[in-house]
Amino acid sequence: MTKKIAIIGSGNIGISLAKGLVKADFAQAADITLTRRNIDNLKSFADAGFIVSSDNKQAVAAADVVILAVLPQQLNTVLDEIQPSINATKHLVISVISGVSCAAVREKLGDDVEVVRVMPNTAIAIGQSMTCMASDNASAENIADVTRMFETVGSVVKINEDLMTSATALCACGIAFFLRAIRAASQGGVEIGFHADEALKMAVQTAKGAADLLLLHGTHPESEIDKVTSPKGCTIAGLNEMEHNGFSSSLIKGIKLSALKAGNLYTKEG
Ligand SMILES: NC(=O)C1=CN([C@@H]2O[C@H](COP(=O)(O)OP(=O)(O)OC[C@H]3O[C@@H](n4cnc5c(N)ncnc54)[C@H](O)[C@@H]3O)[C@@H](O)[C@H]2O)C=CC1
Ligand SMILES: O=C(O)[C@@H]1CCC=N1
Repeated sequence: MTKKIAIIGSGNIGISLAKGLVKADFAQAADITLTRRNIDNLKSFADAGFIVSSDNKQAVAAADVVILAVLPQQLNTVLDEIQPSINATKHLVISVISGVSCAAVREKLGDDVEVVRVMPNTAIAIGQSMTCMASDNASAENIADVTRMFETVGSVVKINEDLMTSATALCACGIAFFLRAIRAASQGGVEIGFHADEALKMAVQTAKGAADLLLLHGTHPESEIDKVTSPKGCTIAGLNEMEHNGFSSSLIKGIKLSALKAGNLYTKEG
C-alpha cells in the first residue's frame, strides 16, 4: 500500500519537497496532503492533484508519514495542535525544521513517537538536494524508508544529530550562498561587456561545470584550480585579488554565523 504523506506547513521547502517527490515518482500527488493556514496560496497544487487543507489534525489522521515543515517559531502551536491525532504505532514523523532536536519534537508529541530529522535544500524540487539526516530513536526500517524517500530527490548523508545545525548552514543555507556567488559573477560579466542575460547564462553553466568536475572526477577543488591557473596568467591574478578581498574568509565566516543562528532559532517556550 502506498504511504500517505502529510506536509504540515507548505511553504518554500514543503512545496519543493512535494514537487520533488512527485517528479521522482516516489509518490502520487493524491497521496500527499499539503497544509497551510491560508490554502488560497495552494490552489495551483490542488489543481495539480495534491490534497490541500488548513486542517492539520485531519491531515495527520489521514497520513502515515507526517512531515513538519513550518518555521521554528511556528512549531509549538502545530505540535500542540496535532499531538492528539498522533499515533506512535502508525505515524513516522519527519522534521525539516532547523534547530529543533528529535527529542524536542518527542517532548510534545510523545516519547514513543519515532522522529527523523532531515535537512534538505530547495534543489529538492529538481531532484538535486543535499539532504542530511539524523535520528535518535527511529527503527532501522524507518531510517531506510526515509533514506530511500530523500534519495529519490538528491543525495543523502546520515550524520550525528549534533551536527545538524552545521549541515543546515553548509547545505540548506548553502544553496543561497552559491546562488549569490553566481549572481556576483554575472554582475562582473556585465561590467566586462556582456548583457545581463548572457552573463547570467555563462556564469550558471560555468558554476555547474565546476561542481560537476568535482562530482565526476572526485577531485579536490584546488587540484582543478591548478589546471586553470596558467603561470603569470589571468586566472591567478583574479583569484588572488578575490582572496586579498576576503573571498574564502567571508564564505567561511558566513557559514559559521549561519550555523550559530541555526542552533538558536527555536525555544521550547515558543
Ligand atoms: N527554505 C529552505 O531552504 C529550508 C527550510 N528549512 C526549514 O523548513 C521550515 C520551513 O521553512 P520555509 O519553507 O522556508 O518557510 P515558509 O515560511 O516558506 O513555510 C512555512 C509554511 O508554514 C505555514 N504555516 C505556518 N503555521 C502553520 C500552521 N499552524 N499550520 C499549517 N501551516 C502553517 C506557512 O503558511 C508557510 O506556508 C523551517 O523550519 C526551516 O528551518 C529546512 C531546509 C531548507
Ligand atoms: O534560513 C533559514 O532559516 C532556513 C533554514 C535553512 C534554509 N532556510
